[in-house]
Order: sequence, then C-alpha cells, then structure tokens
Amino acid sequence: MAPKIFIDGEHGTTGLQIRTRMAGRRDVELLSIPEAERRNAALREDMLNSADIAILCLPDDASKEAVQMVSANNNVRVIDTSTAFRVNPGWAYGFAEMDGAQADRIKAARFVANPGCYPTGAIGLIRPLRAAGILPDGYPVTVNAVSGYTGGGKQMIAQMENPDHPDAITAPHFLYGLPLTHKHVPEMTVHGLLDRAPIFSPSVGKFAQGMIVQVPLHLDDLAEGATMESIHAALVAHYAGQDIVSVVPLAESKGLARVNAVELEGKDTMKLFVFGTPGASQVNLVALLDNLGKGASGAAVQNMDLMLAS
Ligand SMILES: NC(=O)C1=CN([C@@H]2O[C@H](COP(=O)(O)OP(=O)(O)OC[C@H]3O[C@@H](n4cnc5c(N)ncnc54)[C@H](OP(=O)(O)O)[C@@H]3O)[C@@H](O)[C@H]2O)C=CC1
Ligand SMILES: CC(=O)N[C@@H](CCC(=O)OP(=O)(O)O)C(=O)O
Repeated sequence: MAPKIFIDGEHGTTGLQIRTRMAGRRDVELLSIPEAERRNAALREDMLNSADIAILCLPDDASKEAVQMVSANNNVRVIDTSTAFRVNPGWAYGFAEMDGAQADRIKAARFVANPGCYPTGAIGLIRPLRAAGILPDGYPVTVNAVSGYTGGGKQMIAQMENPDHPDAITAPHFLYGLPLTHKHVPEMTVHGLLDRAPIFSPSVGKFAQGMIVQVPLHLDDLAEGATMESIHAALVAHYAGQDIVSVVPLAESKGLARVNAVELEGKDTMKLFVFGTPGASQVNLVALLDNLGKGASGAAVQNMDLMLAS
C-alpha cells in the first residue's frame, strides 16, 4: 500500500508548492481536505492521524498544535516547515547535505524540522568552514540576504501583488529585521556551529521566488593560511558525492559580473560561490537558491523521500 501523506496547510504558499511537486506521483497517496475546511481542527486531527507522514505548512503556533494532535500516535511521522522545532534536539534538522551523517538522521527520524530558507544558504556556507577549522571561534559573522516576496507567505504576496491592499508594499526592494532579532538567527547559530550569533540583515525584492545569501569574510581573521582557494576547496570537499548543493568552480565565478537572484526559480538545488580577487584579503561567500525550492517545499519533498526510503 502506498504511504499516506497529509499536507496540513496544503492551500498556503509552501503547501501548494509541495502539492505541485507531488502531482503525478503514484508511489504515495495524498490525503487532502477542501480549502474551505482548512481550519477545521477535528478534520485536520483525523487526517493527521491517518497519515504515515504529515507535512506541516503552518505558522509556528498551529504547527505546535498539530504536533500535539499526533503526539500519542507513533505511526505518524512529521515534517514541520515552520520555525517551531528547528533547534529542538528531539528533532532531526532537515538539511541532508549539512554533514555526512545528516541524511541518515533524517531517514531514521520520526520528527524532522525543515530548515528556513535563509538558514539553508547561511548554514550551507558557514558550517563546512567551521567543521574544517577555517572559521575560528569568535569570528563576527554577518549574513546579508535578499528573498523573493513569496517568502512572506500569502499575506506578503497580497501586499506585493495587489496595489489596492490596505498595507500594499510599493518598494521594489526593502530591508527588514532591523532590530537584528530575526527568528532565523538561533537556527543559523546552532546548525552553523557558531559560538557567536551572526548579524543577520534580510531584505525582500520585487520578484516572487529566489534568494541570495551573502557571508563576507576577512581572510586575515580566519585560520592561518586561509585563502580564497582553500575556502573554495573546503566547500568542494564538503559537498562531494551529492547533486543538490553545488560549488561553482572558481574559474567560472571569476568570469561573472553579477549574480541573478531568480536564476534557480522553480529548482530544488542550491549553488555556492566564492567571490574575491586571488591574493587579496577578503572573500564574499554567496548562496543562490529558490526560497520555495531548496528553501522550503523542495527540501520538504527531499526529506519525505529520505524518510520513505528508511
Ligand atoms: N514561504 C516561504 O518561502 C517559506 C515558508 N516557510 C514556513 O512555512 C510555513 C507556512 O508558510 P507559508 O506557506 O509561506 O504561509 P501561508 O500563509 O502562505 O500559508 C499558511 C497556510 O496555513 C493555514 N493556516 C494558518 N493557521 C492555521 C491554523 N491554525 N489551522 C489550520 N491552517 C492554518 C493558512 O490558512 P489561511 O489562508 O486561513 O490563513 C494557509 O493556508 C510557515 O511556518 C513559514 O514560516 C519556511 C520556509 C520558506
Ligand atoms: C521574506 C520573508 O518574510 N521571509 C520570512 C522567512 C521565510 C522562511 O524561511 O520561513 P521560516 O520563517 O519558516 O523559515 C521571514 O523573514 O520571516
């Protein structure tokens, strides 16, 4: 019998994109409730408890409630796309490429926390350098990023696309998270293996899907002998043997004049770049992804497939 999958929040931005990715799959059975019933708690509880894997695409509080609804039912495994459980040690963090053992942890887990879109880029750049001893204790990491506006869910999509919305946003690009307390900072710190919280400055651009995450570094403050080439080599070594996260060869990135935030729109992969001038004292590490691809829905489907393979 095909495993049953229920997407709680299937009519929201992340849920819809998961459904699109599952369309046509015959190896799973998708349980569904009509859009008008999406907040019917009794129906959701019934569906959640009928599933082999429940994928939660809800705000944090609703995710916590959904987990309560299945807590006594060991037959249900959960992938949560919210921020609620990402630094909870009882949950496997759903970034399979972040270290060699993570895919197996996800395969074996009952509870998997899907990573945030910005943390996927930031951790993807930072963690290999911490693990390799290149990024030392105490280094003051900064993370600067721009996201497509679908990252803000149905509400921000309406604000950006409907000029008559009462809180319409007309800016083509804006900074937010200005108090520097964005909810993704704990996740970047824990899974980036950082001993000091990064300064995180997010922004949104007037494009639907895409994301650039930048981590600029001073080579003089890294481990002795760190160069643009050694950083690149550490990333290449870390991501060898899989095809979701790729590290762009230095010969290729040297020829680039710009990075296009929407290049990976609709794709579930992530590209990492090391920019700078050979022999100079600074580098800029850049991650390029789709906030709804490897940043959310694509990663959720990848995690579901790992769990089904166990
Ligand atoms: N958008 C993105 O790029 C990313 C999103 N995420 C995370 O994914 C989760 C979903 O976000 P997103 O899809 O963007 O949000 P949306 O607002 O687009 O969708 C959320 C869905 O959940 C429903 N919902 C809200 N509260 C409840 C409730 N109490 N019971 C049942 N259903 C409820 C909403 O219904 P209604 O229409 O009635 O409000 C809506 O259908 C969030 O935790 C978000 O942080 C993670 C990574 C990236
Ligand atoms: C553009 C925008 O508003 N983005 C969201 C993050 C989207 C995302 O990654 O969702 P999680 O918070 O569940 O990780 C934000 O900054 O809150």
